[in-house]
Amino acid sequence: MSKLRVAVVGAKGRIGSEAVRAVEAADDLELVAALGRGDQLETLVETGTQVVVELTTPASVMGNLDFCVRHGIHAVVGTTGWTDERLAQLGTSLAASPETGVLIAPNFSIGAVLTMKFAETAARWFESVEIIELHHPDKADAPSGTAHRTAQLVAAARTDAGLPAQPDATVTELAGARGADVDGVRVHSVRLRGLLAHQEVVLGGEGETLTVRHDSLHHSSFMPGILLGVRRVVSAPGLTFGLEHFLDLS
Ligand SMILES: NC(=O)C1=CN([C@@H]2O[C@H](COP(=O)(O)OP(=O)(O)OC[C@H]3O[C@@H](n4cnc5c(N)ncnc54)[C@H](O)[C@@H]3O)[C@@H](O)[C@H]2O)C=CC1
Ligand SMILES: O=C(O)C1=N[C@H](C(=O)O)C[C@H](O)C1
Repeated sequence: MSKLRVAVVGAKGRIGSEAVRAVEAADDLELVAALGRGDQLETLVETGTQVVVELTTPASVMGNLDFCVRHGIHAVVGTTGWTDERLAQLGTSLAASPETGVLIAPNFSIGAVLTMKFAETAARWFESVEIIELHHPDKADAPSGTAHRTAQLVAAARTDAGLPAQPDATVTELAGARGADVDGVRVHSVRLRGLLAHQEVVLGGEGETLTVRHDSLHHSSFMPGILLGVRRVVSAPGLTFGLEHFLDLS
């Protein structure tokens, strides 16, 4: 069977360089291009790339995806910074190329995806919930894409369950002390040398708390999810948001 032709865009970055090694090591995949900032996207067409792994920056991702979709190249995207407007824009380009698949995963680590799922499941049973994400200090965005998505899922579960707004008697606040507000869920971002990517979802009810925590200790934690995404996206036309859709979670 012929190997799937894969390119990594953002190949010199922290996760991109790990993805290059992971694709090279996979028997069923062939790394046909590894592009960094300033490299020509036309290389993707010239090398017959079937799937791009996009791991760059929020400023670059839209242009890269526009090129991929216009050329019918599937994409597996880890880059953060997704807003409703950006998703709508991508949806428009995908509508003009209905065979093309794009997977956007806020987090490729299986443990992190499960953290989101567990938090979403628990949310309806607790009066309070806050999210603490902790990352290396070279990370450009806050809150993390994972924390942002987790907060959205938890908030939606609370709404579905008919829960009221969370209790919070804060009257005076030093700006930022209560974190960012994502759909009514507070998200706190820690940036600390020595860390990589970590998240705690702390839920509180009368007389009890539940903490769901995940730790990515090395960029290798994201590789099984990226490879799974590459293999699955070729038969998943349109936009898939979240790796959980490829994990057969109930
Ligand atoms: N979904 C997930 O599981 C994960 C997502 N990420 C996200 O991936 C992104 C990259 O993270 P890091 O590797 O830590 O950042 P990084 O700064 O180490 O790497 C980004 C790389 O992209 C390159 N780049 C920027 N624009 C480019 C362009 N137009 N074409 C080609 N290359 C370009 C930069 O030169 C740099 O080498 C971030 O948004 C981060 O949040 C990171 C880890 C896991
Ligand atoms: O920048 C990172 O490192 C990571 N980014 C993603 C995010 O913003 O959620 C995924 C993971 O947390 C690592």
